[in-house]
Amino acid sequence: MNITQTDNIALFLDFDGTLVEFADTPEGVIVSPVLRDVLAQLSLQLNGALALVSGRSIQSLNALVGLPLTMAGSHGAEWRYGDGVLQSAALSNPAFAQVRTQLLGFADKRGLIAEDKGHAVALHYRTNPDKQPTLEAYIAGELGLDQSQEVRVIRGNCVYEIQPVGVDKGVAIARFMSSDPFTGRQPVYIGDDTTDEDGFAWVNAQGGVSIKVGEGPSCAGVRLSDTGEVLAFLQLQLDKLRQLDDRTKFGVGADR
Ligand SMILES: O=P(O)(O)OC[C@H]1O[C@H](O[C@H]2O[C@H](CO)[C@@H](O)[C@H](O)[C@H]2O)[C@H](O)[C@@H](O)[C@@H]1O
Repeated sequence: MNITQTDNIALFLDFDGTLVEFADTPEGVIVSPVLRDVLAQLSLQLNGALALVSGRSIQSLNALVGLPLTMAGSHGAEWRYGDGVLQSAALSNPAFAQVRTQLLGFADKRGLIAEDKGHAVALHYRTNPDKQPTLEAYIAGELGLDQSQEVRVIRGNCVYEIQPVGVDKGVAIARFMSSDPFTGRQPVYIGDDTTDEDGFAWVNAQGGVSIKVGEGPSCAGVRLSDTGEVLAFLQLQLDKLRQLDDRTKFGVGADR
């Protein structure tokens, strides 16, 4: 792994399937106290250069994580720094507004779990996989959204997500990297899903480290097998940062 200097990384972390195991419903995931503690400590050790980059809304992430972390939500359409104010991309898009209403109506009729995130709508089929072909037929066939210039379709893990064009996780990471405390650091991004590929591509182009969790095609340079390995990786980085900190404090030559 090509981390050049542990105390000079900017750490970007996807959430579902990377930090937490999948659950039947969006609210059902478990954030363990150990994970929460590692995230809080890593953010401190990196002087705040840690951000969650998720398809979830910031509101949902915040409720689950309960830490004043920097985060991007809805695949980069909204973001906040630490416990600062929520900001969002100006995505005035009448086509999305219309599609959003159609999708929510469709989900309601078919008994599908729908998440209305403002800047994106997610239709879930984890608990009823037999509905996936119907969803595909509606989104790709009837609504023809793959051809749309105004909205994009993301086929994620047991979920279809539709959002206005113009944002993705690469854009979200680039935005963070353009200001303190991220600027000048080496970006490291860990993710597991199709939408994380935009983040990997951006990080690769900047000489950063891209880490894919699980199997499947990816442009990431490194693999971790599951959320357990991700936690172990994060704990290792935290241990290294603490050692470097001690060496600095006690004047011993640092081995980075
Ligand atoms: O970018 P991420 O942080 O990975 O978020 C992607 C989507 O994650 C959530 O859905 C996924 O996790 C659910 C809980 O485990 C699961 O039930 C669902 O099947 C998965 O697709 C979240 O609900 C979405 O809003 C995120 O976009």
